[in-house]
Amino acid sequence: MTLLEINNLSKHFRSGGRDVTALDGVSLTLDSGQTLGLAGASGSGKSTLARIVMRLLPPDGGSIRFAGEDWLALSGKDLRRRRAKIQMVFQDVLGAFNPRATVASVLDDPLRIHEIVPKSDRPRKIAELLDRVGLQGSLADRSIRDVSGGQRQRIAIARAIATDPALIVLDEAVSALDVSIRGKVLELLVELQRERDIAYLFVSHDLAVLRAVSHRITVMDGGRLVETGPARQVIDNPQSTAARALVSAVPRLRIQTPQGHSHEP
Ligand SMILES: Nc1ncnc2c1ncn2[C@@H]1O[C@H](COP(=O)(O)OP(=O)(O)OP(=O)(O)O)[C@@H](O)[C@H]1O
Repeated sequence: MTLLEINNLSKHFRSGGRDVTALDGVSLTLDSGQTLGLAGASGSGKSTLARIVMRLLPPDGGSIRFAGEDWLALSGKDLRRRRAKIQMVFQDVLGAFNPRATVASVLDDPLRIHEIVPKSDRPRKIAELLDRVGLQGSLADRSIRDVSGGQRQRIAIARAIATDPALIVLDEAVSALDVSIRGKVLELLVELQRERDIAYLFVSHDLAVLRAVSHRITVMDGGRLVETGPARQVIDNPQSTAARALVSAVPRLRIQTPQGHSHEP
């Protein structure tokens, strides 16, 4: 089932007296339970697209349908209620959280705001979420500043799944992690997707990361989508200059065998 349908999205910024085209006629679709990897060099427009999907930024033109509704037309209470269904995980999780927060309060926020479970049930739900992302319940009282980068990213994932979303937008969500920890977090994301039928819009400049999780990959260049296809096809046989440059930036990409957690479309 088509979950997300983006049509002809455009966005310009005025910056230092110049007009920057961040998005130029971007159209894409994403089905429930599938991962679309969004690749592209720095400045190609990936984060702008992610932020517009999250309704953190308005587009200049174009439309977005999410779960059959006109996503850009929603406002007020309707938007607040539907927001639970699209969550985001950033690279800089500390920047997104109040640095004085505890792990428990970070997870409590979405449960409270979206009234997921009654107050008395929230500690149990927090323990369950921590357990699901492979963390000890004893972490709940720790400050979010005092956990490791990998743990913090798992907490961000726990927070994202707390509202039972249909879509999670991941913007360079594993880019800051060491390679071994990154692999484990990608495995967790794939497991959660299979278990809960969550769709991922997975933004990364790193095709090795996208290969491990994506069913399809789309490549951006200068605000346009220049190539879209099954992950393996885009990596093994890139057609556009931008896709070829990304593939050659990861020298062993095409001869490595897929990881255990890799899932083919
Ligand atoms: N708030 C803003 N004001 C002015 N220009 C902006 C703004 N946000 C983005 N841009 C410009 O829009 C273009 C696309 O930026 P965007 O951050 O979406 O790219 P990106 O592919 O996510 O890059 P990166 O991988 O470096 O994050 C760039 O030229 C950027 O400088």
